[in-house]
Amino acid sequence: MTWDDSENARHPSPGRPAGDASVIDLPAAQHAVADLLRALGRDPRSPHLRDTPRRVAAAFAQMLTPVPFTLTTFPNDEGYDELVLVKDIPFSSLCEHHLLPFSGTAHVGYLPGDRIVGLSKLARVVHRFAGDTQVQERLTAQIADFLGQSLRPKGVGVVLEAEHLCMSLRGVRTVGARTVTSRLLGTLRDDPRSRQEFMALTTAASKAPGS
Ligand SMILES: Nc1nc2c(ncn2[C@@H]2O[C@H](COP(=O)(O)OP(=O)(O)OP(=O)(O)O)[C@@H](O)[C@H]2O)c(=O)[nH]1
Ligand SMILES: [Zn+2]
Repeated sequence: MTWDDSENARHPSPGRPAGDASVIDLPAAQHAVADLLRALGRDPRSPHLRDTPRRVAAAFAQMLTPVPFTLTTFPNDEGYDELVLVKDIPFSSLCEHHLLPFSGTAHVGYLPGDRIVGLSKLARVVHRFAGDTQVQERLTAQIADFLGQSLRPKGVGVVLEAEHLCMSLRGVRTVGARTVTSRLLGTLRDDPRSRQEFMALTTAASKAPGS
């Protein structure tokens, strides 16, 4: 990984997760799904289920293989020193306990230092770390810590709000319960006014464009 102080610096995305395509053995995953179906009393050779092991293996491979990207940054020539916040980034990840999805929205913000980051990259960072087996707390921390280390901003704030299918479809069956996690770094954690502003903006109801 190289740092580039040129006009539009581009930083490689963080290392590959365990679920990267280069370590995913699709035929083995397919066989395992067929075994699982058999163990669940289903016949994977039946016409209805014949293609299911292939589809399920491909679906998990896709969910565990995030799209690589470059974290493009620009010099903060205007000395912009207020909050930059991308709200309502939809994401899905896989609960590492049940391999069921948890989905919701992420709010990612930072207080710029010497550089500003391409806005789409904030969503890409969310998707990068969501493409793994996860718990919501680790996902939240990884997003914030990566931005803190890569951008060296004055502060970082990440809030995730998600519904876990392992809590709604099975087990405790609490449909609609949403889990909120956050990680604040630097000024957004330590300065009460900045912290309050960030939390107020992330919890404010979103307004549809033009409404
Ligand atoms: N902290 C945390 N817990 C999670 C997350 N996703 C799932 N869990 C929880 O992981 C726990 C696993 O508990 P276990 O008792 O081992 O599993 P279980 O018998 O299937 O538990 P129940 O879901 O209560 O039926 C459950 O309480 C899940 O709700 C997450 O992102 N963060
Ligand atoms: Zn779970």
